[in-house]
Amino acid sequence: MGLPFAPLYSSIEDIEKYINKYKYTGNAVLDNSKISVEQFKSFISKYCTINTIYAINVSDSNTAIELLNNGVYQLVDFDVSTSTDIPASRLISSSKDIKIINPGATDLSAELLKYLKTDRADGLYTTVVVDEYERCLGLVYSSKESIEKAISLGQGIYYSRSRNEVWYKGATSGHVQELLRFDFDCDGDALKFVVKQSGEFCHVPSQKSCFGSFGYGFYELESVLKDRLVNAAPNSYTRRLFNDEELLHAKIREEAQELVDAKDKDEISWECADLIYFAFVKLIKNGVSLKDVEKNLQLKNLKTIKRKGDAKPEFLVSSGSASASNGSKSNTSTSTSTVGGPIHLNVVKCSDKEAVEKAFVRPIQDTESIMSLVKPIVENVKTNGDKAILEYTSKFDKVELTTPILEAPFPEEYSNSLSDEIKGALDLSIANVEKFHKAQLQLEVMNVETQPGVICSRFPRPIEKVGCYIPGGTAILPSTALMLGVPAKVANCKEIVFASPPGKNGKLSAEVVYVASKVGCSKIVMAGGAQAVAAMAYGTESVPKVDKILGPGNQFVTAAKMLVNNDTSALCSIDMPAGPSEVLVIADNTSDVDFVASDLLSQAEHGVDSQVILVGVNLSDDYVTRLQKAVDQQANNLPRVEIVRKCIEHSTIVLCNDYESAFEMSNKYAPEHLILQIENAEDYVKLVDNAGSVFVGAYTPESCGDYSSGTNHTLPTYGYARQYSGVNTSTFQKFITAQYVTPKGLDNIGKAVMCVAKVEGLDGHRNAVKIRMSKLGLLPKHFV
Ligand SMILES: NC(=O)c1ccc[n+]([C@@H]2O[C@H](COP(=O)([O-])OP(=O)(O)OC[C@H]3O[C@@H](n4cnc5c(N)ncnc54)[C@H](O)[C@@H]3O)[C@@H](O)[C@H]2O)c1
Ligand SMILES: N[C@H](CO)Cc1c[nH]c[nH+]1
Ligand SMILES: [Zn+2]
Repeated sequence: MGLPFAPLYSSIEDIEKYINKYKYTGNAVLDNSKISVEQFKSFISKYCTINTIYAINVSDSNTAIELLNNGVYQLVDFDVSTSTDIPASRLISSSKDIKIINPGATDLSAELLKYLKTDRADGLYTTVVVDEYERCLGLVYSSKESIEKAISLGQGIYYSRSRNEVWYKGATSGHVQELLRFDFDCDGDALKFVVKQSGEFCHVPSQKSCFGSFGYGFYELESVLKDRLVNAAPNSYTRRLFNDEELLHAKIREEAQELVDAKDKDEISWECADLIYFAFVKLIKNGVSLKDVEKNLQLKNLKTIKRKGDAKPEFLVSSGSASASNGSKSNTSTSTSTVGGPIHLNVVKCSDKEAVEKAFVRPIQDTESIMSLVKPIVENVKTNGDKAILEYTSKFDKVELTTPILEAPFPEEYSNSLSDEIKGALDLSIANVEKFHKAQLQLEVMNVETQPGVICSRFPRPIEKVGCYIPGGTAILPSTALMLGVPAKVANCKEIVFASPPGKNGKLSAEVVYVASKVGCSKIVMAGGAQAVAAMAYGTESVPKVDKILGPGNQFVTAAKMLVNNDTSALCSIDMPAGPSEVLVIADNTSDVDFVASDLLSQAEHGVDSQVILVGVNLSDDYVTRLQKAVDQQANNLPRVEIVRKCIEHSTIVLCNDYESAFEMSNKYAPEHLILQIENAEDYVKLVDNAGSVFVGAYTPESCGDYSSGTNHTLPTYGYARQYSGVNTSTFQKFITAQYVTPKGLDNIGKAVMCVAKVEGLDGHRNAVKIRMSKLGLLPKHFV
């Protein structure tokens, strides 16, 4: 029911003077003619245990509404004729609803006892004791004297019937109580004490309440998490959540989405519990208590004008989206986001040369600024080895490791964590990539007799030590592990080293480790970015120095590869500058818009710096409209929609009038991937001059080449397809030439050698031939 009386504070001074005693009433009347709205607000936030706040002398309806919207429970004696917006439940009168007392002139315990009744023969008052969360601790009795003492000392003080005396709770056990508030029951014959209990209330050991344990609820979770914040073991999951804000936020988003997707009662309660757990971790980490949250709920509940409640646009499910139709769990809460309008490609005509030129610019970051970031990283790793790697892993990947290397044989836990399904899928991909790359393996020695007695030969040798970089920043790419590892194995490289950034749990991807053991990799550098490249280029205490570094990666990886490639002291070559993924699709009106859209999006999802281009041949307006719609709909169903959205911002449809100009466009762009979704696609392959890899026909999505068909997916980007091939078996080989010249052979070419050497002014060269030819008697006597 609440107390039938409330203390009036007529000024800030009044508050300061009387609040300490009168706070136990849990209520207060504040005089708005002396206390401003702002002062009301700070009172409300400062005195959290005062639940019921009244305002008196409120003169106008705007102030009234502001007060009610900011935590005032009711207005006393407010002139309702000034406003129709205030519900009747928020108005009371001092003549009939509540007695307003003057704290300076009233004795609180006497006032309380005026209203309190008892039906007990011994004259005691039945008293329920609850904790600050309103959980019942037990039943006790109070006397007039104990009530007076409780109020004057601000403690839980009762009357002991067995000892027949005032009972100072905790006087012997030490389990004292801080008095927070008291209250009446509905007919004023029972008292409630709200206390903060130290230790246990009950005399039974380890029993917090006389009614047993509280069960595991929100408050228990809160206290467990508070304890974990201080005491959790360094490797516990909760500690990880406290330390890794990114992980915590990802989990909150994930659980929120799972709650949205949950259907039946069990599922909903399960997902809601998960969400609450992670939300609580966020509270405790930031020193916010459940009480603070309750206070907030109360304030919101007290608002007379509620928010309209519409969701922010980015959280609305787009029309046509079927996110839940396949029951699959998306991994971000924004998977169905429509923020920023529809996801559409820009459209330009191929005759508009300037527009095409602009559309074909790759979204590359300025090389110089990247280089200036990467150079010190490379230098540091070169000088400080493992220590520097570990520091960068901590800085960029937010993982503390003790060693940057995982050595073969790799721990079985990795392989054991994989399902047979994924192992089977990787095995099939490995087998196909192996088959295709074995077919490319050149083992024969080539011999050519260029002149009689001059035999030139060429023979292959594997590059001894190779370092394969497997990206792992935005996505785990075991497919890249096999695209590099398998040809290295096929080429018989003596040592294969992998490098890949560890996940937030400090572990590598189990799939990457699985591929590593399949291809005979000796060590995996658990690091990413420029530091991993530098470690493999120069070697460290634990990372072997390699002869060639291969593999794609982000701009830091690519820049570091270029840097070490140019440093002769590193003696390390690279495959190519393979950067952000890109695709160019050539389509005509016979192509299926859904197929085309899916191919564009499959590369757009790689990264915000990826680029996708559609070159259309005679596309009708209707086709372009349907295509744009398909792109938007499919994109909004992808978990990585926000990456896709950014990529599509710099992606374009180029409209051409014939196949020849379409291929001209494509050759000019020199895409990493070229997909031909045109009628009789095979007939057009002959028009391709520049491309990393070509995907021919409607049923050849690029994904097949990315994973399982057998071709390699490490391909030149940025237009380097003009001069580079994608990774292939010979990327892991070198070719040594040899020659064998007989006296007859020397006779056939010696004079030409001497002649050219003379032109070059290199007499030493000339002499090496001359000396031999003269001993063989192949030169005239006075030859000079
Ligand atoms: N062309 C191809 O054949 C091909 C194949 C697969 C992937 N890719 C491309 O590879 C790229 C992979 O990039 P990713 O970022 O996901 O993974 P990544 O492994 O290449 O890079 C992640 C690393 O970057 C480093 N890093 C992050 N922020 C940094 C900063 N501010 N300063 C210095 N270093 C920093 C960190 O060490 C981190 O480990 C994508 O662009 C993808 O399109 C290309
Ligand atoms: N398309 C990427 C090469 O540009 C390779 C890849 C890996 N996983 C998926 N795709
Ligand atoms: Zn891909």
